[in-house]
Amino acid sequence: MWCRHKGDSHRNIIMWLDHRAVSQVHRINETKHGVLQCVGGVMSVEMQAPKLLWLKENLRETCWDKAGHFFDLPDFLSWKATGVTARSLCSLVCKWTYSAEKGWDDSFWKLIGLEDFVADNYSKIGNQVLPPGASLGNGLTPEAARDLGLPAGIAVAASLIDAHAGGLGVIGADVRGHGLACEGQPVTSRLAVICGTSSCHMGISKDPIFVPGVWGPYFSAMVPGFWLNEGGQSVTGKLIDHVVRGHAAFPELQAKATARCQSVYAYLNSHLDLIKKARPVGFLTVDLHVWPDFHGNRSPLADLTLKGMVTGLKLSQDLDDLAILYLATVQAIAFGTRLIIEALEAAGHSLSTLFLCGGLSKNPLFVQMHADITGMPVVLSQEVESVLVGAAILGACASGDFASVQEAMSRMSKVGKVVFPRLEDKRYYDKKYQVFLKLVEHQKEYAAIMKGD
Ligand SMILES: Nc1ncnc2c1ncn2[C@@H]1O[C@H](COP(=O)(O)OP(=O)(O)O)[C@@H](O)[C@H]1O
Ligand SMILES: O=C(CO)[C@H](O)[C@H](O)COP(=O)(O)O
Repeated sequence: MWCRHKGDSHRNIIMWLDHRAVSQVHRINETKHGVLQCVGGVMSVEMQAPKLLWLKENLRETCWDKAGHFFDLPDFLSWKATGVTARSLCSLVCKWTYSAEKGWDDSFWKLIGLEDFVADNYSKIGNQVLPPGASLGNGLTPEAARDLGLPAGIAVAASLIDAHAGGLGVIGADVRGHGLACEGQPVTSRLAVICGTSSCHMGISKDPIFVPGVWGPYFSAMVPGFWLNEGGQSVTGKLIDHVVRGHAAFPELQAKATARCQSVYAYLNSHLDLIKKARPVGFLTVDLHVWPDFHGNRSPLADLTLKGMVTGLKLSQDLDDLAILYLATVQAIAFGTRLIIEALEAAGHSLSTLFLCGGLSKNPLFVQMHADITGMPVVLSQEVESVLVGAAILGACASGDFASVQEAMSRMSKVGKVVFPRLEDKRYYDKKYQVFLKLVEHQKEYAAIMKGD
């Protein structure tokens, strides 16, 4: 989210993973206002309303009173490109409580103490809202064209949030000929998982589905005409990096990977293959288990107080130890996806295939573990940078190359590779999943003990 005021361009960003607005989000959730129904029942501290309230309560004179606009990053970028302050329906619906059908809810903003927005007709957070892919103003301004080295006037589309662009880039692909269950099933049987710094789990439906602890249902926020449920894990790629870089054997790993001109992940994956002996690689973690919520749980527990857990540590600090801890972390993230899928299905989604993209989808171990642990085939796109494919789909619509986002999706997304689950390992992962669920149960017990007298 961006807040900008004339003359001060410094320190005007609050990152999505910034959790400073904890007290504000608690107060917002205590209101039990109806808009919370569309964010899984509990608003996340990562959304915009608590961050805005924090700004009003903490930076009133220096920021709140002076700010001309508050933007989500995709809307900030389209404003910089075109000079148009119109917002994307995607960002306003998914992060700002706007409804595609009813617009802003005055009573919510008044109740939480941000009645200022109502008074000025939402001019600072958006009172012109466009569907993603709609053409903005007169396209690229001469100034932005100069900065980007592109022709002035080139079409600029109303945007999507990065994860939603990734979802659009993968979910509509033609899957014929790959032996997938979703061939011949509606597109609603597909779950797009955009996995980078965080992971976002995008499921779509024809009718609204309310999933406790999962954001949405949001109408037309990703694929036009469909409702979106957005599950998520706040740190995934960031967690893997944190665990690997923080280990005592990291300098040795880095030196060995550099000597082989490999990424540290490629090196760790081949090291795991060396030490696994005759058993499947995933079985190396029979006595090492991780709970991955080092930055709270976004879905489906919607509990920002949860912390990470590791059980099964030993005294050793060598490369084998690092590789196995890395494996257990990757598996824990996949178990988190399984928990989200179970919540989506319990509420009415019927899913059969995962479509993975983002930086983590470059990691074959991460992809195989998602297939094995969820029991679902994973489709990878031909174009690795699927978030950019989603952005290109929007651009192609804005420039009039396609009549609809759906047509552009089916023409521009292509299946690259399919990874099937190793069903023979299912029993092992079912047992590890039982342990996974026990970890959070125990963590809540510890918190209750410490709270007691
Ligand atoms: N070649 C790779 N192999 C394995 N993991 C990778 C690779 N490249 C990136 N990653 C992982 O992906 C994460 C970043 O994903 P990315 O989609 O680029 O980020 P963001 O979500 O911030 O856009 C990193 O934290 C890292 O864990
Ligand atoms: O909330 C999200 C999408 O709704 C994402 O977590 C957020 O956009 C950050 O994504 P990334 O992992 O690419 O940094």
